[in-house]
Amino acid sequence: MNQANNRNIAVVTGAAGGVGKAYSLGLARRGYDLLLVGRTQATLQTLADEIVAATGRSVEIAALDLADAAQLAQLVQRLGADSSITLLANLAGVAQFSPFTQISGGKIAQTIAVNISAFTQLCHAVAPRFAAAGKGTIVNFASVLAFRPWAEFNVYNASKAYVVALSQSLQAELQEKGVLVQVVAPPATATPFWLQAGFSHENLPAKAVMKADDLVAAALIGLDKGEQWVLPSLSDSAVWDAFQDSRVNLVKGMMNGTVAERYIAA
Ligand SMILES: NC(=O)C1=CN([C@@H]2O[C@H](COP(=O)(O)OP(=O)(O)OC[C@H]3O[C@@H](n4cnc5c(N)ncnc54)[C@H](OP(=O)(O)O)[C@@H]3O)[C@@H](O)[C@H]2O)C=CC1
Ligand SMILES: CC(=O)[C@H](N)C(=O)O
Repeated sequence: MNQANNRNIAVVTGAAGGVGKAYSLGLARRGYDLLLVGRTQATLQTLADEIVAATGRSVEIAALDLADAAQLAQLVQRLGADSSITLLANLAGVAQFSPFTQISGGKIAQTIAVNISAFTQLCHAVAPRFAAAGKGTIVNFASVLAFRPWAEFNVYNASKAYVVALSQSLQAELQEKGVLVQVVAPPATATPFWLQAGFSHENLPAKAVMKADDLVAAALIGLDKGEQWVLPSLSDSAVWDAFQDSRVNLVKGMMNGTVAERYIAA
């Protein structure tokens, strides 16, 4: 497929997850054809069939493990070569709720492989093509935990802080080239995420937990608006503006080439 076909394909990783299903359907309703990525062929196929029945869009599936370098490379190759792909949504994510002293090395590696390495390579696969075309959208699901870590989510917190930091860099580089890099930062949301992380969201106050459909509806409105930052549960957007301003002021205060007085030997 190429642009001459006038198709717009959205690639969604984590498509069969608690957020990904409704998010993928929402993209199809917005006119995208889809490439759904996940590990389980049957689950992806069922979702694809449902979306085709509901929207009539064309839906492909790619059953692969993003933590497997060879399987990831196949997807990277497709993303770099297929000019019909105009949107990448990075929803795949894993976590382990565990003290850092007890988390297994395997779980650390898996979290870094999916949430950081695969995420980075997928962004890197589309960014040059989108920049050259002067259009394209990258949607990156971070988390509220990127801004204020929750101790037992240690490695996951850090991985989502990475998502925010890389996305901010890409926004700075790609905005003027016509590419939207959007960060969605959900609060705790009721999905199977918690089960795989080993902590039940039912242990949280019910009012702190968002419904997946509400999150997806908000995220898609943020996409329609072309926002760089989508904070679905934050009512007062001035809080976000103040947070961003404080980061700028912090760095302004630090970039002066001098030693602060409290660090000068008496
Ligand atoms: N739920 C929450 O409380 C919050 C979630 N988020 C973030 O939102 C995004 C979506 O979360 P949510 O839908 O709730 O999570 P889910 O656990 O429901 O879905 C995550 C998806 O990631 C996919 N995935 C995990 N590992 C791999 C892998 N190695 N290769 C391919 N796919 C993989 C899974 O695919 P498979 O179908 O193969 O298992 C699954 O569909 C994530 O990035 C998450 O970190 C952010 C804040 C809060
Ligand atoms: C906000 C949460 O607590 C959630 N676990 C997440 O960030 O994925």
